[in-house]
Amino acid sequence: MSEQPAPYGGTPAVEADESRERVRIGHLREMKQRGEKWAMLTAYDMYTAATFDQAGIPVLLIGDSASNNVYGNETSLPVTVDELIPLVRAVSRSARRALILADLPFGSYQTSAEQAFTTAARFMKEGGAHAVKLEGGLEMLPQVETLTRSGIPVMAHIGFTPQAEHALGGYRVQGRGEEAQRLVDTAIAFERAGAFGILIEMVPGEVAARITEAVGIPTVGIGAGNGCDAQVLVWQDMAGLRTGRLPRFVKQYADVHGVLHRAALDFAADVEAGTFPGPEHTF
Ligand SMILES: Nc1nc(=O)c2c([nH]1)NC[C@@H]1CN(c3ccc(C(=O)N[C@@H](CCC(=O)O)C(=O)O)cc3)CN21
Ligand SMILES: CC(C)C(=O)C(=O)O
Ligand SMILES: [Mg+2]
Repeated sequence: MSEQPAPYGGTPAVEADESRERVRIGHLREMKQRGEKWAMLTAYDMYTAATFDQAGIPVLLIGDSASNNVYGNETSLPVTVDELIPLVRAVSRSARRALILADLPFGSYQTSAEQAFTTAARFMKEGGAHAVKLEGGLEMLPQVETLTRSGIPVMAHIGFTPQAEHALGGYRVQGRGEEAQRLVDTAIAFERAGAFGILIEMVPGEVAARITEAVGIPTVGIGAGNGCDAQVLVWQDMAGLRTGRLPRFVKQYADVHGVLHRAALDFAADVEAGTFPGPEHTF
């Protein structure tokens, strides 16, 4: 792969090199110590996983956002463990180097540390995940402690936590004013409980930067400004497959919707005109 030119003129930020070793959580911590920022993307299937892995993205997240971005639900709430595990398996089979991070969906970890362990173990045994992510605040400390003690790396997702959107009153920035210190304290508590990273969603940039300085583990921001150690976006957002109004924190790097729309129109036009298949496609 590495000897091939990047298709469509793109220059990879990181040269593809399939011989490179698997990304480990220790590497992410070392990158923080060296001040090297890194990118995370969601992936839900084989070709996106392989493509992002070859581009050198060190962490691939199978998000519970598959609920809206794969299964067509309006929110992340309905997606189940049984729906997510096959997607995790597709991604883990297809990425040679990236660390495979699986979201625990709504309802699969909140009631107890035991429930969190049972669910996380399924994601690892059946899905091939290397680590899991869960949403919440200090009430999730037992879950983080138990997973860590059991040898399951866990990332804590704080700030705007989409699984709690109804409790939070919709898609709203979190951690303004007095709430800022609470988020800093929560992140420190998660680090002490053994979390390997903190995901910070929709929090003022200056608050996310304070959290990032307060902990020794990497922070991954989405809508949390430029002060985090890493950044994540949902791939259909950053690649322009999803259309319509996008959250303010999204930057669109491609027009995949436009490319696919054009391809579908051209294919249909060829079929309707009788010009596809041609002799070269015919046995
Ligand atoms: N495609 C997709 N992208 C995401 O980033 C994403 C998902 N799905 N699904 C799960 C959660 C839900 N997330 C969301 C969804 C909507 C907004 C949103 O509409 N934000 C507005 C309002 C912010 C405000 O006014 O406070 C924005 O303009 O950013 C933000 C995060 C992030 N996650
Ligand atoms: C938006 C990211 C952080 C996420 O949790 C997801 O994709 O589910
Ligand atoms: Mg999620």
